[in-house]
Amino acid sequence: MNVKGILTATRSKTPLVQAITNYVTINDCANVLLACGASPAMCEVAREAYDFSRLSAAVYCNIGTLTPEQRQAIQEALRGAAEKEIPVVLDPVGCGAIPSRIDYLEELRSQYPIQVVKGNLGEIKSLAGIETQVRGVDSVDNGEDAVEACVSLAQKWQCVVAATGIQDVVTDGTQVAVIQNGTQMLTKITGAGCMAGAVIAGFCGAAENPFKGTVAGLLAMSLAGEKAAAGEGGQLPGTFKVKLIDEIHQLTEESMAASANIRYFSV
Ligand SMILES: Nc1ncnc2c1ncn2[C@@H]1O[C@H](COP(=O)(O)OP(=O)(O)O)[C@@H](O)[C@H]1O
Ligand SMILES: Cc1ncsc1CCOP(=O)(O)O
Ligand SMILES: [Mg+2]
Repeated sequence: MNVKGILTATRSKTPLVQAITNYVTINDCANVLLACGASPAMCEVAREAYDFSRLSAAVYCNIGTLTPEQRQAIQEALRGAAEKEIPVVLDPVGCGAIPSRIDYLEELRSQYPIQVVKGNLGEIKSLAGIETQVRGVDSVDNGEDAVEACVSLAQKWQCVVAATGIQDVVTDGTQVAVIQNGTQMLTKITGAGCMAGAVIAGFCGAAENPFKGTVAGLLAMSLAGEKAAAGEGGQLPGTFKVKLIDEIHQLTEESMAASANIRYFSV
């Protein structure tokens, strides 16, 4: 399998992505969606969310700063997404630290289809009911059994599951991709995971299936991170973040194919 064509498809289709996301990194998510060729709209007012999702090509829900209004908006957006059969990407930020978020997410998925769950490994293991270590919204998991955790959750939730970290694991419960790109600089800024989720939603809005869209989205973030870190000032977090968005904008099919380090296998 390869992910060739997804970046081009995103840039030619310009998928509209409705994002309901945390107020820490909302602007970064909008910019990174533009940089990858999608069209962001941070539509999170409950009474607008249903209508807006029906216009969109994908919906990104991130629960980092989940307000009562956002809860309602997510409900409405997922109702619209289900009717239109568009992909929903869920970022379960902080669910390892706040167990009530797991109950919330379980309830959500029992009501509406979710195509992709993308979190850091601590969040994914927490959702899968596996022992892990987190510090607030960060994972301090040692990385062991990442594939098993993702496969278990993907089979239980019947969706694509992605866990990020030093390497990223993506699975639909049958096929697995392990992406070995990236840079530690991505852990020195807040929002690398949120931005990765947003790019995944953009790519899923244009890709033929959510597995490919998710692999391509995480690869794009990791490769852009590598390039940003290697440039002048790229070891400084402020400069790195600006360069990261620039590098997403400058990605090409060729540069992605040339630098991708992905291992695929079946479970
Ligand atoms: N130690 C690392 N080395 C290389 N890339 C990393 C590392 N940690 C995280 N990443 C990358 O940073 C991005 C965000 O992942 P992560 O830090 O796990 O998420 P979050 O910000 O949600 O905690 C992903 O693209 C991931 O591949
Ligand atoms: C710091 C913080 N607090 C609530 S949401 C958020 C941002 C989390 O971003 P990421 O999951 O990309 O690290
Ligand atoms: Mg995160």
